[in-house]
Amino acid sequence: MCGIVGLVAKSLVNQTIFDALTVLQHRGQDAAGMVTCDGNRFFLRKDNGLVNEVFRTRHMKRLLGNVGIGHVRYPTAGSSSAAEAQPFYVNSPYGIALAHNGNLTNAEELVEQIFREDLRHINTTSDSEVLLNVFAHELQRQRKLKPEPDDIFEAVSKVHQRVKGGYAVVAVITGYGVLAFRDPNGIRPLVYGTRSTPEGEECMVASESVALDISGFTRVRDIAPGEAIFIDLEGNVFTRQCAEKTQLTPCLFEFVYLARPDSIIDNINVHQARMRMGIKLAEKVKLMQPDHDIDVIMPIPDTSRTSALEMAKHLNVTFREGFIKNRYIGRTFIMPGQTQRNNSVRRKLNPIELEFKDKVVMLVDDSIVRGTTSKQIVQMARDVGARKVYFASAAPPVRFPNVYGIDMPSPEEFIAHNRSEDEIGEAIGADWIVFQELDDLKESVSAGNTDLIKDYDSSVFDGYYVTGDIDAAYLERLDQKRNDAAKIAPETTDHDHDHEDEAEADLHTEIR
Ligand SMILES: O=P(O)(O)OC[C@H]1O[C@H](OP(=O)(O)OP(=O)(O)O)[C@H](O)[C@@H]1O
Ligand SMILES: NC(=O)CC[C@H](N)C(=O)O
Ligand SMILES: [Mg+2]
Repeated sequence: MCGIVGLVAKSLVNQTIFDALTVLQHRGQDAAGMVTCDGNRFFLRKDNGLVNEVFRTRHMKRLLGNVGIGHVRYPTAGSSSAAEAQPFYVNSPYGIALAHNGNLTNAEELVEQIFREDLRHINTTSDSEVLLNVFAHELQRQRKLKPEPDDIFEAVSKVHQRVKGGYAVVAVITGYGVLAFRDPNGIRPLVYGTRSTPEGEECMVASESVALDISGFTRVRDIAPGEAIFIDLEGNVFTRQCAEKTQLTPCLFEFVYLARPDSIIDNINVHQARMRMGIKLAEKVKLMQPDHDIDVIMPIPDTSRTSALEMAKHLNVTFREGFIKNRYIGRTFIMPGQTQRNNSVRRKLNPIELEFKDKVVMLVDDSIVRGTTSKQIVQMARDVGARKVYFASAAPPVRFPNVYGIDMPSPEEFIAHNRSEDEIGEAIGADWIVFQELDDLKESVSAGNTDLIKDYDSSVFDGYYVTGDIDAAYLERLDQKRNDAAKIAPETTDHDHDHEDEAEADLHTEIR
């Protein structure tokens, strides 16, 4: 779940793309990148780090042009090397830079195909470089000196035929404009909006509507599954459905955890969906424990705040913030290694003793995945004197790997693996645990868009993969390739090293 943005404006785009990336930072903390285009030339800056670490004034000054795309990365394929930060670039045809949120499930086959049939070279282990080369090859096959929007859309149709998985994509084509498209299942989000300026209309495409809000863009609509949007250099907007068969099955986990609450995804207000999750949880508690003895309900900041508050209201129990979050530490779940995740929880959350002493406390989190957060939090609550600690999760237990852009490759790493719900409660040290039912979770989200959404990519909860190409052998290979032990090497070099050297050794041109 990286964050992407594309912009066609009437003046320099660098600052607006930077601003958009700062509000998409929660979707990827490992690397950031931007490509701008002044009509003839691309300017690229990408590196490991947070947005404000990657783009210094000297880089911003050189990111020229009124057209560009940006990316924040949370790796789900390949390595964490700076060379695999996005956007990626190919010089032919025209010059194309591309950034991608999601994960391709047939990347390995495509690499082989690209080499043998398309006669193209892939220089990294990134699936996004694969996606770019498939698109570039298909656009080249149109053999147009000047491509029309229909030629570009035709290439996107071919991409949909060759590529499998979850993908929301932005690309800039030198001299022509910005293209964005979404996979035929609409697994990853993509929205667009416009802004009026005295010089004319500007258009932005982004992972989440919050990116539009903060720069004064008005949200127009979500990009439909399989649909592509092309904005030319004058700001003219063209859209076309490019996939033969589509169904909207967005990732349910976006609504649980990934997205910001102030975003609207597929016409659903994420904040409201989380409020409904809290109400459903309260109803379940009422059913299971009609005479409960909960003194206080507490969220585990940040993401569970919305549902915990609503849950407390519906149970008529006091809501209190008992954990104070260090605002300078990022999201722990999307950190690249278990050691780092473990160490971050205690540094990130500190309890206020007064709120726990001799109380029966119900802690609420949006989800329990590896149990990193919940285990430590329950212990912290006990250490500061809670009499009993209950735990509620606004999502069902996460039991199955994700293959569409969330780095959860290994079932053994989930605390729910081979455990019943009660056993999960025991494993995190809680006196009682309650999980949301999957149907209740789906209803909480769907209530925001009853016409459009018939189902979700809920694979992490039920093991059903909407693209139909995932079998046990695939999951086994993924586990071997990307489990925490397999990732140890990139993890140690990732944040602590001087990555200037590494980036220079890799082949990617950028502004330094
Ligand atoms: O069971 P786990 O493996 O710990 O994963 C689940 C936890 O991780 C996330 O928090 P995170 O700190 O990433 O972000 P937040 O501040 O948005 O809640 C999520 O909100 C849960 O608290
Ligand atoms: N989280 C994502 O969307 C990842 C995008 C891409 N698969 C990468 O690893 O860079
Ligand atoms: Mg959390």
